[in-house]
Amino acid sequence: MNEFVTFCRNVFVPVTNICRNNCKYCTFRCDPDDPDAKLMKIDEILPILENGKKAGCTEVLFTFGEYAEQVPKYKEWLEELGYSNTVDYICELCKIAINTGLLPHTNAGILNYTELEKLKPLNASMGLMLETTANVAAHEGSPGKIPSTRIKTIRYAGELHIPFTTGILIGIGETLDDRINSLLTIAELHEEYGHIQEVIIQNFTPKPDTPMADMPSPTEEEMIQAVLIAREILPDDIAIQVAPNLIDPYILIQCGASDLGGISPTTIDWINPETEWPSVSELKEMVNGTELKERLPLYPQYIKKGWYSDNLKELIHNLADDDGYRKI
Ligand SMILES: O=c1nc2n(C[C@H](O)[C@H](O)[C@H](O)CO)c3cc(O)ccc3cc-2c(=O)[nH]1
Ligand SMILES: C[C@H]1O[C@@H](n2cnc3c(N)ncnc32)[C@H](O)[C@@H]1O
Ligand code: MET
Ligand code: SF4
Repeated sequence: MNEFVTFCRNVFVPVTNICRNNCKYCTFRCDPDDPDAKLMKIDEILPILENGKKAGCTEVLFTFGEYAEQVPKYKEWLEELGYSNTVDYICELCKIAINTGLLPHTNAGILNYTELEKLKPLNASMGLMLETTANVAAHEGSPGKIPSTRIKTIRYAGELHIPFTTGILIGIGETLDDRINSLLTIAELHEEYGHIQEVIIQNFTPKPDTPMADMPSPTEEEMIQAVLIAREILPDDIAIQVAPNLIDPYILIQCGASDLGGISPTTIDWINPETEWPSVSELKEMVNGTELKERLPLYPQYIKKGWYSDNLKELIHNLADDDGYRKI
């Protein structure tokens, strides 16, 4: 078991919920005609960043629908803001976040090499869930969830030396063999590029009004098994993350989970809005005796290796202690 467990204080900015995919477990995505459909403007985002900074956050998580540009109405909204593609808009948001004193972590869905290259100097770390290497019914109608395309994005991130978060979603129709295969794939990518800082073992949670509303969540036994297998397969320098708003982390920590991900004092989990994040004091109770340590969105080993751009140098220096954790 680990000496301590880490977490990161963040704000979650769901830039747009328009998405070209249609994952059958997702309630984040909206049709463009839905009254809740949105593309957030800078004047809406700035106060979220400033509140987060005041509340002691170090990270802004930009998560949004994949290649929304492929949805015609969205293209119009984006052009009204003066941008021809989402990545350019996200780059601008990252610059604003850095000026506010937050380190960006972008999870955009799949991206090509050029897009990752643009985002790299403005992000402390980036992420893309592999989800699974299996072809599951949950991903029918989601071209971006074809395993080979996701692996390609994770590979490009490795070539570009981007500290990277990935993970698997448990309970979306994949078998135990598929879980093992997915973890082996991540381990291989890390062996080649050394860029995987953490792997999220995320339990699928059924949401009302989705095609998977009546599918069961994985059992606690399955989650324990998944974390144990992940710890066995993944090299020691990769942290295993579980989400404390989706599952009680206590036993999973005994099994090798060592990170509780981003938790936010000021924003909700837009992907799992039904469950609130615990506060830091609640987290302390949850880990029951294990030391809790606050980290930045990029892990200490990547600060030591200098895997960040000059744009982030001063901010990382101000936020990190000598060991690469959050300065207190
Ligand atoms: O609040 C959430 N944060 C999610 N995060 C954010 C994560 O908790 C932190 O941003 C990272 O640990 C970096 O600090 C993700 C990041 C990724 O790169 C990929 C997937 C996720 C998924 C979630 C999620 O479901 N909810
Ligand atoms: C950001 C990540 O959130 C995860 N995600 C999306 N919908 C759900 C759900 N119903 N339950 C758990 N995780 C989900 C996917 O793995 C996505 O990649
Ligand atoms: N749409 C992206 C993906 O599924 C980002 C997370 S889900 C909002 O990979
Ligand atoms: S999980 Fe991500 S890719 Fe899938 S529909 Fe939701 S927003 Fe789109």
